[in-house]
Amino acid sequence: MKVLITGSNGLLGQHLIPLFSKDSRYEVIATGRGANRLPNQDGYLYEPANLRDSSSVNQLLQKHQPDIVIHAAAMTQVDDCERNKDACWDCNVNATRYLLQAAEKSKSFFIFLSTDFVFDGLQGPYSEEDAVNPISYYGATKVAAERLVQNSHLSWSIVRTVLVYGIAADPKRSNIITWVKTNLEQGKKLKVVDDQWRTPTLVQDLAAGCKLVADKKATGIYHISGSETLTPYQMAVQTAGYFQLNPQLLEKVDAKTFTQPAKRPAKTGFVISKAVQELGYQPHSFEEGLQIVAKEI
Ligand SMILES: NC(=O)C1=CN([C@@H]2O[C@H](COP(=O)(O)OP(=O)(O)OC[C@H]3O[C@@H](n4cnc5c(N)ncnc54)[C@H](OP(=O)(O)O)[C@@H]3O)[C@@H](O)[C@H]2O)C=CC1
Ligand SMILES: Cc1cn([C@H]2C[C@H](O)[C@@H](COP(=O)(O)OP(=O)(O)O[C@H]3O[C@@H](C)C(=O)[C@@H](O)[C@H]3O)O2)c(=O)[nH]c1=O
Repeated sequence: MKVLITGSNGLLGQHLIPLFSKDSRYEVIATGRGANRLPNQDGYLYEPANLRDSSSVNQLLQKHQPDIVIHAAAMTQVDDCERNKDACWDCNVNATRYLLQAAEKSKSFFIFLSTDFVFDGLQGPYSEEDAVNPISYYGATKVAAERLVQNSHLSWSIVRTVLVYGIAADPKRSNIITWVKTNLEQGKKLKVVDDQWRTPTLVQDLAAGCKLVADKKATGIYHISGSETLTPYQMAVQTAGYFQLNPQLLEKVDAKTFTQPAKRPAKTGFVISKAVQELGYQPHSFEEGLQIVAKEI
């Protein structure tokens, strides 16, 4: 079975590619912007493509005729999305439209990666049936892309996730563990919010969840995240403890003390029982996640 994975240079992509490549049932086509940044470049094909270019997208899918498309690429810096709305719409919505149009010709099963930021954060944790109401531009583009997926003539799945952490080679964005570890090691103080709630997700768990969806060609929306609800401050304290770093450098603050361009939802987090029951999804605890991340550093 041919699986085409977008965003292969990203945090999730870098974990999806080896996971699918080691399963002999799959032939993997990885696609990213520019050069391949994965440390291991064997066992799959890499095709550079800018997904904002509809003809590149068309050619790519026409050439490979994938059975499954996993669309993980996106503009993910939430504040950049708020500042550069046209670029964000182009990356997150138009690129998804081009992929869907091309995938309709190859009749691919389409898996779209989405986010807890589709919700307003007033009534988390959220299940798949809850109504979306984004409060950031990034969230709004993900809702618009979800609608395109849902209205397509394809068989589809939307995998939503929350605050993903883990290790990637040459990453373009940090995540809670690497951010806390790097700063505390340098003796720097950090202000960390204690009035936002998330169910943080180990990237390996998210990749495994996507693979369960692909293996079963499970259709519909799936919430795939960790199972523990924590604030970023609690995550930071646990990270400091695990790496034996000074927790005194962490200052507990309210989100209102930040002046970020994009609003963040206060309480998200996911109810994951659908994924557990229907897919057999079993995430690690945050403490286990720290151990796994530590081994990879
Ligand atoms: N990280 C998180 O906390 C969360 C992520 N998600 C979603 O999960 C998915 C994967 O996220 P993650 O791996 O963490 O994100 P990353 O930002 O690490 O990866 C996204 C990838 O998309 C690529 N990309 C962006 N624009 C284009 C384009 N025009 N053409 C080709 N490639 C492009 C980027 O390329 P380049 O590397 O060159 O910039 C990058 O490699 C995304 O859809 C995201 O919205 C959802 C919830 C939480
Ligand atoms: C920069 C910063 C962040 N934080 C907290 C707020 C936030 O909850 C958490 C992560 O902040 P960031 O700005 O890195 O990430 P943020 O943009 O909030 O993260 C989001 O990314 C997109 C892609 C998603 O889809 C979401 O699920 C979510 O994880 O850390 C602080 O407490 N202090 C800080 O100085």
